[in-house]
Amino acid sequence: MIQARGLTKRYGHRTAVDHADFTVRPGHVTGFLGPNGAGKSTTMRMILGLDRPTSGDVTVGGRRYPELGAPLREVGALLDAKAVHPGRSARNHLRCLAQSNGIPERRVDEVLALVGLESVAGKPSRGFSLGMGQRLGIAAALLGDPPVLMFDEPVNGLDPEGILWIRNLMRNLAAEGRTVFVSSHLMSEMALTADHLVVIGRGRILADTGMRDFIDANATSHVLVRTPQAGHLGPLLAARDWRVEVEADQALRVYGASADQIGDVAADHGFRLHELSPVQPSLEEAFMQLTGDTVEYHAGGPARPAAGSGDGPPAAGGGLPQAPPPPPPTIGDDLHGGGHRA
Ligand SMILES: Nc1ncnc2c1ncn2[C@@H]1O[C@H](COP(=O)(O)OP(=O)(O)OP(=O)(O)O)[C@@H](O)[C@H]1O
Repeated sequence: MIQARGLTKRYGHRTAVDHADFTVRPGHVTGFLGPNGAGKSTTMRMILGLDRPTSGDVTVGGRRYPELGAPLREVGALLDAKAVHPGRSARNHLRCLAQSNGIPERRVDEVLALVGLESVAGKPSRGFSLGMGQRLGIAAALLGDPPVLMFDEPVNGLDPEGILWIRNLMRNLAAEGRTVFVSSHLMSEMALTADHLVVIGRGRILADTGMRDFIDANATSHVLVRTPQAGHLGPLLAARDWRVEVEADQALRVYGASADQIGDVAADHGFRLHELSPVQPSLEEAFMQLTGDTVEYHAGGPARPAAGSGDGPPAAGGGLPQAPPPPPPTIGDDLHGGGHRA
């Protein structure tokens, strides 16, 4: 278990982490989400004793990191996978770590097998691909068989096979009863991997809640309607106090009504429907809804994802979550006869 109470870090006038209270529990994969510069890495560094809190504290298994007798046996972390001497082999890198932490040498080969690096274990790490480097970093994190594991952006730059491997690994580690805390900007991946979330924005904890509850609380499901008579059906639905957004291709997104209700209205008035699909909100939509005001670094250009589409490809500007741009036109309640309001 990781527990932060009033955790605060200031760099000069800049408050990187601001009175953060959260708990990361065993048996779950807890996603740590936040826009760029929100304070995720600073928080993780404080958990690992690499940065000292300005005030408040954070404990691992009830003790602050400097009080842990054999840290690698208590908490394993992947923070910077490149932090390996390039001339050193994977096996020697792990041996050094094992020796300095009183971990038996046989564990080195066990973790090499676990991450699939046995065949290259004797080669210098400078020749490792990004994925191999991530696997070596994860081997180091697992070396002490710790009950608590932290991964900072573990799937960055990995191919689909590597991403799937890390996802299953994290879920298996949690299923074994370990505490797994993982930061990522990839919302679709987090939605598949994590069952609990801690969300941070400008150093403040915005949410500490279950995945489903987070999405339900911060985004709304809707129904996608396609009809060749959108210009007539849209106002009819809006007249029932349902919110109706009109997409550029004339598809209607209807909030506040079920597909059955919309289908009945359409049938009663003789409208032809080409599509009537309930759309569940995605983690990305909920995240952007909650954190939009806290995003510090924006890229230019449109960034709104198609509702319910998951992540899609990374947005311009480095794949960072963007603040939501203005919503599409809504058919107004005051325009029962039709017409759009921007
Ligand atoms: N050593 C430091 N000195 C001064 N400011 C720092 C230092 N480390 C972090 N910061 C500032 O603290 C804030 C939080 O940074 P942090 O790296 O923790 O964010 P993050 O959520 O990990 O961001 P990203 O998603 O971009 O990695 C930022 O404004 C950053 O500029």
